[in-house]
Amino acid sequence: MRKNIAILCSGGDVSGMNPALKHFVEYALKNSLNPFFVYDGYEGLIDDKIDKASYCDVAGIINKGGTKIGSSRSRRFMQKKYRAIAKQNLDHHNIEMLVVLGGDGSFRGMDIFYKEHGVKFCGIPSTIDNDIAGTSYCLGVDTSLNIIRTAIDAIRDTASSFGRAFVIETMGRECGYLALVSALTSGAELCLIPEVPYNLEQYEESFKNQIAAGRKYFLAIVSEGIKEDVREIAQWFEEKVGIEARVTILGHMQRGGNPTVYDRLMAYKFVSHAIDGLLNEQHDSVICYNDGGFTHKSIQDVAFQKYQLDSELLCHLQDLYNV
Ligand SMILES: Nc1ncnc2c1ncn2[C@@H]1O[C@H](COP(=O)(O)OP(=O)(O)OP(=O)(O)O)[C@@H](O)[C@H]1O
Ligand SMILES: O=P(O)(O)OC[C@H]1O[C@](O)(CO)[C@@H](O)[C@@H]1O
Repeated sequence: MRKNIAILCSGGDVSGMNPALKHFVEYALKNSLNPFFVYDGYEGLIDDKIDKASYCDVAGIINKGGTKIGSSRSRRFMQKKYRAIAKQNLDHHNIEMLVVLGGDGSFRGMDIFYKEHGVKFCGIPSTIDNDIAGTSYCLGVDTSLNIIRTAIDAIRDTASSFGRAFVIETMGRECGYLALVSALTSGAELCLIPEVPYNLEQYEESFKNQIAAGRKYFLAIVSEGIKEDVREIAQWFEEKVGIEARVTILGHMQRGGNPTVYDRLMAYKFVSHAIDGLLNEQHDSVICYNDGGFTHKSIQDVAFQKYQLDSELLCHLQDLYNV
């Protein structure tokens, strides 16, 4: 008898989830499995929003951001009694394997669910924050970085025309990855991230000298996880550096948009490895990507460790100020 397998999205949505859904349906059918969708993440597991999926459901979605089946953060799934209801719903559909697109919080939730009820699952790291230990890349990061790049390029146009400093805030929670990579690839003059302590005073003289030497504008990329408010950084530019300043908080635009080629391809590969793993005795794992290869890692190694920013990237941050 064909086995049933389901997929769901949990936590912040990312561009790349729809390509993953498309490949999930195709690859499941190719492996003689019946594909199911769980709508609205763990909320949908509890409310039995579970349906069979077919080729028709995934036609024309590969180029769409977000997720066709919805995502959520679920307070109820944190409670044992609701996880028991989720298990009953899966049993009702005869589903014994789950692919979960989400962040480390989602994987911790699934780990508990596996230990309580034995539902096999494979996590696919999916968060624009790129803050999951054990993998150098999370689905959706590339699209997000490209959206940020487009925004910063546009802000540069007005910054240079008007002779202003712009303080641009990126998402990322406690992780500075989005801000750091964006600063390096957009030619920003300042980058502030939670991982690296800073003292604005140390840039004052250099920035003033640069203005005296003809610099007309500054771009500062700041991660949302730093302690200071972005408006205070703008105020510092005005009061201490002596240049008019504006703030742009990029917000949720960083989570949407047409998935890049890289995210589409990675969605494809992640899903294939996830399903292969589930069919080959990987029952409680996350599929991770490092140095060009994929490996299944334990939840302990992924969701209970702190993500460390790549040391080479951090060296480049130092280079930003040593020119
Ligand atoms: N310890 C836990 N026990 C049970 N469920 C959990 C636990 N931690 C997280 N979850 C479930 O996982 C959901 C998603 O977690 P969270 O909001 O931390 O997002 P995430 O998966 O880390 O993604 P993102 O990086 O986008 O925030 C939670 O809303 C909750 O339903
Ligand atoms: O969409 P919400 O629930 O406001 O969450 C925003 C958070 O989610 C993320 O977009 C993804 O984890 C973070 O970068 C951001 O801090």
